[in-house]
Amino acid sequence: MIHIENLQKVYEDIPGRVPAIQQIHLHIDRGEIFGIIGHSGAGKSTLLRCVNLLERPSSGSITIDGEDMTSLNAKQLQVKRRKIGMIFQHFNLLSSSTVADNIAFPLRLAGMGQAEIAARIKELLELVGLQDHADKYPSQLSGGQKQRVGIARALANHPDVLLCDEATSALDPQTTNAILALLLDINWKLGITILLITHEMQVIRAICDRVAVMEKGLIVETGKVLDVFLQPQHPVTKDFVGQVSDFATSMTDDGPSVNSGNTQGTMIRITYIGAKTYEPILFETVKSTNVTFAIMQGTISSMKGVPYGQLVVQLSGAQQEEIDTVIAKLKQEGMDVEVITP
Ligand SMILES: Nc1ncnc2c1ncn2[C@@H]1O[C@H](COP(=O)(O)OP(=O)(O)OP(=O)(O)O)[C@@H](O)[C@H]1O
Repeated sequence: MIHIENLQKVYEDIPGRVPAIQQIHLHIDRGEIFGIIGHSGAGKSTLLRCVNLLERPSSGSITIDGEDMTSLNAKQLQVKRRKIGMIFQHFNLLSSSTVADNIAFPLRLAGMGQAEIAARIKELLELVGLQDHADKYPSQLSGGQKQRVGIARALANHPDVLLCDEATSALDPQTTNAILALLLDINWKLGITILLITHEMQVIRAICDRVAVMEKGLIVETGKVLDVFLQPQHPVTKDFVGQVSDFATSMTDDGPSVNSGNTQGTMIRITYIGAKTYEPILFETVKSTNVTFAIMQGTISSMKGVPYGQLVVQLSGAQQEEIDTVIAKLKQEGMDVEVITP
């Protein structure tokens, strides 16, 4: 749905000026929820705004649904943007217009008739759960309700792509979860492709299929969310993964914060993904050996319906060779095993 090739943006054409984004390549599938995470100044907003040409890139190309964005003239771009909805951190609603009028705005611009507009507003209000608020003004709404209006407005012209610019950063955690659930629901119901930027790993974990991590205008890591969470490679990614509580102690460079009170044996971390999470592979592997195990730390959870888990286990009770054999067998069974302390 979205192809970005060698994208670069330099804000001012001053020699020596560091580009806000550089050498960005991204391919986002139709129907995917793709997240971009990075610290302040990493270039996330610049990248997002280049996608619908709110910011014109200095070089490189952006193709959306087969159409090269940079080659469109002003009129063509206006039409194309109807198929690319956008929501914002601070909602950007018209304060002197009602909820219904805010949603009607893009429909009027698209030349839709009054009766059709009224029917579409009704549909959209139902979709975002604001049926009883059509005649209210933004000042009479909570933050979460304002973002629901923003979402309804962004979806008005049946877009193929929804761009989300820190859409939940101004909301409390409970409201954030409700808005993320709504975005997930919209993605499922409408098959819409969602590209979001955030500085919160919780947002990525809650709804994204894949993630790209940005630092100093570059994408430093990209992959499926589960893979990136379980095996972060870049230090910035490790920092972000550490934000999420049940990974915080086990995933950072410092290793697990487990205190066995017993330094003998070998400490390993086993990562499970999918059906293997529920299989007694560890027990089956050690039962015919002299090796015993103690579970020092464990998590089982699921991300978008895929179960995953991590166990930090101390293997002991046998010669090192036998422990090494157990580790090798676990790997043969397809387990991802990392030796933490030999
Ligand atoms: N309009 C602009 N003119 C000049 N420089 C800009 C402009 N907008 C952004 N920049 C610069 O480009 C770089 C990337 O900024 P950008 O806003 O894209 O990052 P970000 O990751 O979205 O940060 P934040 O999370 O704080 O919004 C920064 O160095 C910023 O100062």
